[in-house]
Amino acid sequence: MRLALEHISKSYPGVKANDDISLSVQPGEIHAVLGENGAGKSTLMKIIYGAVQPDAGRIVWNGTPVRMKNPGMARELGIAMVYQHFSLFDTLTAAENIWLGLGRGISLSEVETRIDAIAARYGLDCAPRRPVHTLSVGERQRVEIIRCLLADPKLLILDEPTSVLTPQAVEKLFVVLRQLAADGCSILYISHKLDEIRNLCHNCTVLRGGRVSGRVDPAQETEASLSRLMIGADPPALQHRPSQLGEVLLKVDDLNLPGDGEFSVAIAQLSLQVRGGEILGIAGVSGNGQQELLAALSGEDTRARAAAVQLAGEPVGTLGPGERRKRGLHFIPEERLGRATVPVMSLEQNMLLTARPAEVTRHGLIRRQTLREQARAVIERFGVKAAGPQAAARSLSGGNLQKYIVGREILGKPRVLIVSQPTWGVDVGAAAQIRAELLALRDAGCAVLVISEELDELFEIADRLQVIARGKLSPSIARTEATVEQIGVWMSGLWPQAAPGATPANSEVSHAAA
Ligand SMILES: Nc1ncnc2c1ncn2[C@@H]1O[C@H](COP(=O)(O)OP(=O)(O)OP(=O)(O)O)[C@@H](O)[C@H]1O
Repeated sequence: MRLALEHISKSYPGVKANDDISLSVQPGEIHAVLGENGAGKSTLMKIIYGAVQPDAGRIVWNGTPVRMKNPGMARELGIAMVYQHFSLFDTLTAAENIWLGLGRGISLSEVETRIDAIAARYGLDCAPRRPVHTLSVGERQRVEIIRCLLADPKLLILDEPTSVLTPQAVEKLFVVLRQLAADGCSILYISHKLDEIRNLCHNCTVLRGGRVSGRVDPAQETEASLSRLMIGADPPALQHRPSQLGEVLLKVDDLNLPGDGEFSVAIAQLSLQVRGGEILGIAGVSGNGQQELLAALSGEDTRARAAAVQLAGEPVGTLGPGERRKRGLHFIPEERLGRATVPVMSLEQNMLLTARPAEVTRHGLIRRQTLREQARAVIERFGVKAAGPQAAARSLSGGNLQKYIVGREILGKPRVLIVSQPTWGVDVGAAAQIRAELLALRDAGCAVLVISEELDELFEIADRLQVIARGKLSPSIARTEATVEQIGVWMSGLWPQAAPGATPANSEVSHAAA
């Protein structure tokens, strides 16, 4: 037995995060840990990795009981972990980040060479010489995975590794993981994607409310049966109603932005529009200009011409985020901690970040009671598991924090909502709820722009789709006319010049790099 957990328990104020959990993993076994948001998965993984100490229970590693004092000790034993929230320094390059963890006896150029070798061996794209702040979430995750693989682990813990990967990248990752397992490495795999667990994992432990609620062979289960074990119900089905198209609320008109720094993507001749009452989905592999487009839309990048970004016909391209928010634009970035929330601040204080000043202040003073009520409303409506409005953002599980952020912006009654990766890390039940809320916003006349790497998600909620590749945008196509295969081809930058609906095979093809 590679790893055995025996009767592990861990409490936080007001919540028993792990309650008498036992599980074991053999060499070469890929073992899924499944459970709804807040079920206790991350806590359990942190206990194995020595980042959190259990209140009770013991860990047996290769037959010997150990007290995992800290992550350093876990790493020495051959345990590697990719966290849900990455632990990279923004200003350093990918290689420098990895170098930091490797100790003194190796030079940076040797590290870069080893990264290139691992990346090539496993087919993982990685640019070791780029500063981390220029990398998308998906690219950062690859850096984390490569960092683990360099240590030649005996147990690899992956906390939702595919939540930001494209279907093709997921397939590649699975090849890597199967190869690692065949070499004898054990893998603990946390994911909310039931199809992945069924495809990849040999065994599955299901957690519910901190306790083990089932141990199953995932290949023998259906997505519905796994969902029932996890949340006690089938995932709710989405209703896509015909909507009333309103006026154009968000318009991007010939947006051109030269790359801001060596590694950012230049945006070229990008135009789009979103009407009230519709959801436009933007698909694309991360790192193709999504971040740059988002910055130009949110007001963090104000280099554009004023008329290049228009809200309800008004030019706003040179206005900052606060001015745009006043005009009804709400924005949900992909980084949950640090950008969408301040980790050490409470949920009620975090309401302030995106509130309209007039609604939460009186005579220049902050109305704490209002903030508290707003935070409570988000918690209730979106089923956020938290100790209350005063809980610090960082005390929430990843999925619950995501529910809070999305809920905060939706309850802010946006005219235009721009959201990146709306259901990152949330369980099937909560993902369905967030998607339903986005559809309800659209039905109420809001213009919604969703940028996501998850094609399934875009196909579920978008009315129209466009693809971003190398800073350029494909033509728009109605969701009902698009296929996953076709969008996949467009994602590599190949789309028809002519009318949308034509396939690259039978029309003139443009290459986004041209
Ligand atoms: N440092 C902490 N302080 C207080 N409460 C915490 C802390 N860490 C976790 N919790 C609580 O413990 C419970 C389990 O959280 P955990 O992160 O393990 O859940 P999870 O199953 O990984 O969820 P998700 O799928 O959303 O990532 C949650 O209720 C969470 O709020």
